[in-house]
Amino acid sequence: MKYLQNMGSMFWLLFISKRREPAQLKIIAATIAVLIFLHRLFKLFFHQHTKLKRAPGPFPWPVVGNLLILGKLPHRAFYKLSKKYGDIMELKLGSVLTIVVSSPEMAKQVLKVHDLICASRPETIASKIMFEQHDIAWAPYGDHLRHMRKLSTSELFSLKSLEDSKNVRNEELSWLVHGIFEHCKEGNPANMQTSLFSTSMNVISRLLFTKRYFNTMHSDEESEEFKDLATKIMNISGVFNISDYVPFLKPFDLQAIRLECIQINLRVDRFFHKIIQDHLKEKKKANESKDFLDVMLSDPSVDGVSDRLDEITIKGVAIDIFVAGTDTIATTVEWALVELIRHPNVIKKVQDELDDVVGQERVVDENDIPQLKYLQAVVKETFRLHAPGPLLIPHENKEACEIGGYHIPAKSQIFVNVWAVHRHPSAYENPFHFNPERFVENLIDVKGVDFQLLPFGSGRRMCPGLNYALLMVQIEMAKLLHSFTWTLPKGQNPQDIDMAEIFGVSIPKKIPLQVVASARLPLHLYASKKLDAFI
Ligand code: HEM
Repeated sequence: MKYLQNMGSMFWLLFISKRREPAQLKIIAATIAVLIFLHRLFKLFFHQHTKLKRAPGPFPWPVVGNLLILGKLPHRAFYKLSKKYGDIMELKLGSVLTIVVSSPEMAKQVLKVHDLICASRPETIASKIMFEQHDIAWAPYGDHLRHMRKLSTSELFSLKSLEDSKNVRNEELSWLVHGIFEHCKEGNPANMQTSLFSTSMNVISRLLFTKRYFNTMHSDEESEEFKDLATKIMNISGVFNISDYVPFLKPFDLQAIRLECIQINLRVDRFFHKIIQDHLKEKKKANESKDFLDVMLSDPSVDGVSDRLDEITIKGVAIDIFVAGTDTIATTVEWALVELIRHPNVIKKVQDELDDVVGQERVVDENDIPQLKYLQAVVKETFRLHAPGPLLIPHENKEACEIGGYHIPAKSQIFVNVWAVHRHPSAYENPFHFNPERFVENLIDVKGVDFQLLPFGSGRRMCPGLNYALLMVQIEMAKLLHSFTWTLPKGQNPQDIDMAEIFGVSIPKKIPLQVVASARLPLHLYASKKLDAFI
C-alpha cells in the first residue's frame, strides 16, 4: 500500500505543476496505467467483505471483459483456459461476473454441496420476452419452478407415462426406419440430421398435443407455421446475445434478437392459443388417453400454486420441451452413428449383441434394452464425448458462497463445463478417445450421481426429461443399428469424416452426416403404417 501512496503523491505533484515537460507527461501516463492495473488486480483477487481470495482467471478488459476469448465454441475456449487457470476460474463476460468449473469435484461443489444456493438462472432478454420466466428452463428457483418440475416429472416423464407412450415411439421409429430404407434402397445417401430431427419433433409434438407436423404426406397452414416457428425458435435459442452481457448496448439491439423474439412471440401466442382452445373444446372422456396439454389444462393446483396454468406458462413449458428435448436427442444419435462408423470394431460388437439378444426375425423392442449392455456403454461414451449441453444451462447463485476455497460473489453466472469434466485426467484415461469399453465393467451412470459423467446435469436443475431422453436415444440407436449396415457414400473414408461442431441449443455436427443404409433384416420388417392416416 505504501508503494501505491508514494506513486500517488508523485503523480499528484507532477499533475499540479503548471509547466510539464514531455518526460513528465510520460510519467503521468505511465502512473495512470500502473494505478488502473493495480486497482484491477486488487479488485480481482480480494473481495471487500472477505479475506477469501477470488478465483483466478484472465485479465478482464474494460467494457468487453473476457468476451473476446470465447470464440465460436465457448466450451473449448473455457477448457483451454482451465488448463492455465485451474478447475475453477473467474471471468468477466462484458459486465457479468462468470464462474467456470471444469472438474468432477468442482461440479459436485456447484451441483450438490451448494445446489440450493446455485439453482437459479441468470435473466436473459430472450427468456424475459418469450416466457416472462414462467417456463421451466429459465425460471428462477422457487415455488413456480418446483411445481412445474413436479408436474412434468410426474405426468409427462414418469415411468408409467413412458410406458403409455411406447406406441408413439414405436410408430415414429418404424416410420424412420421405413423412410431410410426406401430412400437408400437405390444406394442414395440419407441426410441423418434432418431425418433424426423430424423424428424427435414428431414424437414430442404427439406427446404434447397429439399432432405430427414433419414428414407428413399433406401440408397445411398449421404444420407450415409450426415448422417455421420450430426452426426460428431453435436458431434464436442458440444465439449468444451481446446485449445480455453489455447492458449499455441493450437499447441498440445490435443483433436484432429482441425484435425477432417479439415477432416470434406474437406468432407463438397465436399458435398456442388456437391449440389450447381446440383442446378445451374437445373435452376428452376420463378413459381417453390424455396428452401433456390436457394434463396442464386440468392441473389440479398442486401445492396451491395455481388454479389452472395460464397460457404463458403452458406456452413456456411447451417451448422448453421442444427446445430441450428434440435437437438434443437427434444430435446425440447422429454423433453416435459418426463415432460407430469411425470405429468398425465397435459397430460390429453392438450388432453382434443385437443379433444375440433379439435375433434377425423380429425388430428390437424397448423391453430388450436392459439386456443390451454394450449398446448402453456406447450411449454413455457418446454422451461423454458429445454432451449436447456442454456448459449445462447457466446457473446463478442467489447468495455469496465459497467454492474450492474461493469467494464466489452473489449473482454470479456459473457455467459447469461438462465438456472439460468429461475429459478430466482425474476421471478418464485417454479422454479424447472414443472407447465404450471404459463403461462396460463399471457402474458409472448418467443419472446425476456420478460427477464425472453429467450430460443431464445433477441436482435441483437436472434435466427433467432424462428418463425419456435416455430411452429414446437407446431405442433409436438400437433400431438403426439392428436394421441397417451403414456405409459412407462412395469415395469417402471413415477417418475423413469432418468432426467440426456448431455451438447452439445443442452441439450438432457442422456438416450433416450423409450415409447409405442397407437392410440387414428380412424385408417385411421394414414396412410401416402410413401415419398420416390416423393422425
Ligand atoms: C439427450 C437428450 C437430453 C440431454 C443431454 C439433456 C440435457 C439437459 C441439461 C444438461 C440440462 C441443464 C441442466 C442444468 O442446467 O443443470 C437440461 C435441462 C432441461 N431439460 Fe434436458 N436434456 C435432454 C433431453 C430433454 C428432453 C427430452 C426434455 C423434455 C422433453 C428435456 C427437458 C429439459 C428441461 C425442461 C430442462 C430445464 C430444467 C430446469 O431448468 O430446471 N430435456 N437438459
